[in-house]
Amino acid sequence: MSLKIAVAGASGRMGRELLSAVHHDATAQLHAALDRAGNAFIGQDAGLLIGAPNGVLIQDDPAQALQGCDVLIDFTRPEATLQHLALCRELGVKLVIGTTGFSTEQKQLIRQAADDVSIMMAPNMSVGVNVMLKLLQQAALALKDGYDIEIVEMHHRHKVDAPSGTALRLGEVIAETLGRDLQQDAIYGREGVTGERNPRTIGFATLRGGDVVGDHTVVFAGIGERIEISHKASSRATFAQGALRAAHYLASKTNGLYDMQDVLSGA
Ligand SMILES: NC(=O)C1=CN([C@@H]2O[C@H](COP(=O)(O)OP(=O)(O)OC[C@H]3O[C@@H](n4cnc5c(N)ncnc54)[C@H](OP(=O)(O)O)[C@@H]3O)[C@@H](O)[C@H]2O)C=CC1
Ligand SMILES: O=C(O)C1=N[C@H](C(=O)O)C[C@H](O)C1
Repeated sequence: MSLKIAVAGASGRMGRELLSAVHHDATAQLHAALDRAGNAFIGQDAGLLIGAPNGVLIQDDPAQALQGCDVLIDFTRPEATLQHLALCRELGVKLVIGTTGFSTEQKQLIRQAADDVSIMMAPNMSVGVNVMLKLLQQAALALKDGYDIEIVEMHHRHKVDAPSGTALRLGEVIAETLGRDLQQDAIYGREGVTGERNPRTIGFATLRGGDVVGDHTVVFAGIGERIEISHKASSRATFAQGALRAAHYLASKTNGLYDMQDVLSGA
């Protein structure tokens, strides 16, 4: 039986990639396409956005869209995702969250909702970044003394949150591995007379411009050498494929909060 998928933020950059991924998946079907009231595409055939009309109209009523749906895939903004989350919890619809930029309190709400419904949340659904997270654990342990850690990310000019969700996750994984606390040890910008670098810190640098899909580099800088571990996304299709894989993964789960590592390991 094919998985009934709703896509939130259907006309967005990721929304369109998701429509295309679902269209090409013989084991899934587009159940509904959502965007917010006032969006220029409301009432249009969602398939037109990918050149393949399918009769599913883009609508602005999440409660209606989610009736009878198996999984909602949501790449929007935190406030929209949280509205959808409440409805998914009420209606028993599983949820794949790709949205980034949540506050600590908002993440807590997502954790609570996972008591009742299954949720997969990851700031980056590419296979490559999830391999990078594993490599970083190994590198951080080997380079824990004498190497300064800096995380550099670059994204397109339209991105609204900084640092990227991925950069923050890279930092969290390194901090957890080294027994550091990102809340205390992160430095999100430097200007003026900063003093010498504190070796415990994990620095972040954010670049924005053009059409960059998503570049992340972690630098381990020592004396006489440095190691850089990089991932560069050249197409959003990689994120959409990951989200679709996650939607299928959730099909057998009744509740709980999962991440992309769970999906990739099939646990
Ligand atoms: N986890 C991952 O692998 C990835 C995560 N992302 C994240 O996904 C999110 C979306 O990225 P992207 O597609 O580039 O963004 P876009 O701005 O292109 O798309 C966002 C979509 O969500 C809609 N939207 C925005 N605000 C609301 C709201 N309050 N209620 C309902 N709908 C809303 C927008 O509608 P409108 O146009 O009317 O504003 C638009 O359709 C970001 O947080 C980004 O960081 C992106 C790529 C990969
Ligand atoms: O907004 C984007 O485009 C992306 N956002 C995600 C993030 O914040 O990490 C993932 C990806 O890099 C693209």
